[in-house]
Amino acid sequence: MDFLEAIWGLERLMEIRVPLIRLLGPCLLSLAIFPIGFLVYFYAPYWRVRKIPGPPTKFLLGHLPLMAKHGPDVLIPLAHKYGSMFRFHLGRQPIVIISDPELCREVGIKKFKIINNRSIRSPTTESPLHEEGIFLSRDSSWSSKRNTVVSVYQPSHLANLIPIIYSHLESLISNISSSKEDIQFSQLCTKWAIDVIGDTAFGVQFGLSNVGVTNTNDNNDDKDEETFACLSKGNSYDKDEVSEFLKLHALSIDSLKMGLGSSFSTIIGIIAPFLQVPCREILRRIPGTADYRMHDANRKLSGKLDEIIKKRVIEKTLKSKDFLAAILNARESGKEQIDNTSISALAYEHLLAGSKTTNFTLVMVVYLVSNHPEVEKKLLQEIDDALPRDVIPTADDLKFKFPYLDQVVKETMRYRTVSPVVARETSTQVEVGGYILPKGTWIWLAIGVLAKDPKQFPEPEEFKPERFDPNCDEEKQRHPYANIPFGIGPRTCVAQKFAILEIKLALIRLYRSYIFKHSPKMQSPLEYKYGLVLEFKNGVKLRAIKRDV
Ligand code: HEM
Repeated sequence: MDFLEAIWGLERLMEIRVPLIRLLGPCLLSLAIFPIGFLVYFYAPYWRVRKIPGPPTKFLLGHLPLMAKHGPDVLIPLAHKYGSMFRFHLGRQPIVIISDPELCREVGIKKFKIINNRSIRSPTTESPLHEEGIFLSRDSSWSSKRNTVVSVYQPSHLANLIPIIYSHLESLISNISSSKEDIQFSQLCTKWAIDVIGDTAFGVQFGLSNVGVTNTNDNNDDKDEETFACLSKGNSYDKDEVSEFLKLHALSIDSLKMGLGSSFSTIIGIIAPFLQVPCREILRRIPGTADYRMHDANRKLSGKLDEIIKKRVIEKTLKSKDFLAAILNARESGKEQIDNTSISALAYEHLLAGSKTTNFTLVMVVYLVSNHPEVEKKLLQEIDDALPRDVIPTADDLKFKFPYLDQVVKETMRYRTVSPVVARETSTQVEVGGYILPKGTWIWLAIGVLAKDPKQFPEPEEFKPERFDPNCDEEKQRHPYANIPFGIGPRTCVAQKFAILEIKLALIRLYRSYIFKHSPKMQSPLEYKYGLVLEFKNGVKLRAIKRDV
């Protein structure tokens, strides 16, 4: 009996085990196939550009930790070691870094037809507010949008904006004059730059500069939230609305950042791009996640911009000189066919692309000049001699009467390039610098590395505006594309004339009344952080000294 039972038990066991063993095989096989499949998927982009030299990478992350630790400055030593064309990895994505002016010309101009798009894939895919702007648009959509807005940046239109910009400068000056102590100069200039964009892009008075000055009793960070929080302390124009709008803007900027500090779906997307969209689709429904906050902010921001546009159309305030009026007029006259979503995106792009860049450059000029007395002396002389102090410079004055100011601004933009890389993507297979780059290769023109090349700029760590004097040998011998802070070719910054006009006007107005010294409370040396562009980590604190003229 025992024996029979044992046989019977064994049979039962085999009945269960045989299907189990049959199942186990495929399971083990798929367990082995999955990592192999993932590795093939992960390394496929690398394999296509493997011949290009580059530093060793960290598994999954590539060079992200290096970028997170040193920012884009890390590209300078890497270019020294690996040459003017090398490979850099953001997670799975290899990027070909180029830091030679002739190769930049090849990519940005000569081969533009096949390297015409920007490579930055917005982590906010499906956010038309970002995708429909010029910056991220591609192919024919890009060219039609660029053609639409380019007229707005013509000198005749820009000349109309001078009185608007100058009026905001008066608010900046009165803020400085009401300050009793050293000032958070970078924070004041942020408010000014946003006010200018509010007025010139949307025809909206944000009124940030009317809020009052922040003294530097503490070591406050120069954060957007603080700038925007000041709004609730009182300004005349719909303060809650403006405050809400700008807070949403700060969140929206966060959604564009691509690094280890980004949202979870963005980080996943860096390692396995195909998982990014499904991951974001899930996370944006879960309150408390970064994806939820960003999606919500972009949705609300789009709603607010739509409201502004509808209001402008109803009020018929299209005689104004701002960007929105110009675009709406072009549409009304039938010259342009452009929908409200694109108009919102194009107007919003001013805030996105135009406030931090201009602000950083302006603050950097003042910071550097205040530490170089011989430059300051020459600059003040030019500003005092060019025009009577109460005369607002015209566009022609700005173009012709301030040559040394031009050199100071150029040298500042070289010394600290606010946007140190310019991104491109190949639309088809192409040869660059002796390497075959397949379709879809990401290329970054490292304009911040170019700007520190001692062959083009002897003693690159010295601040010497005279190197841009058109009559000096250094300027004459330099490669024409060695200093390209606004990018290169047909995709160069669409608003560079506007930005230069703003910066020069601001410097003239500031130096007519003040000179500046570094505050003893300011962090020294300055530290920077890199999000979409370069920013000051802890702000710039200065002492404003009224000029006795
Ligand atoms: C100092 C200030 C500024 C700097 C240094 C700067 C720099 C740049 C750079 C390097 C690019 C990429 C160019 C390329 O890919 O070749 C760019 C593109 C762009 N910038 Fe600026 N920018 C500044 C101010 C502004 C302002 C004030 C606006 C708008 C009001 C603006 C709007 C844009 C737009 C729309 C693009 C995309 C152009 C395209 O793809 O066709 N920028 N900028």
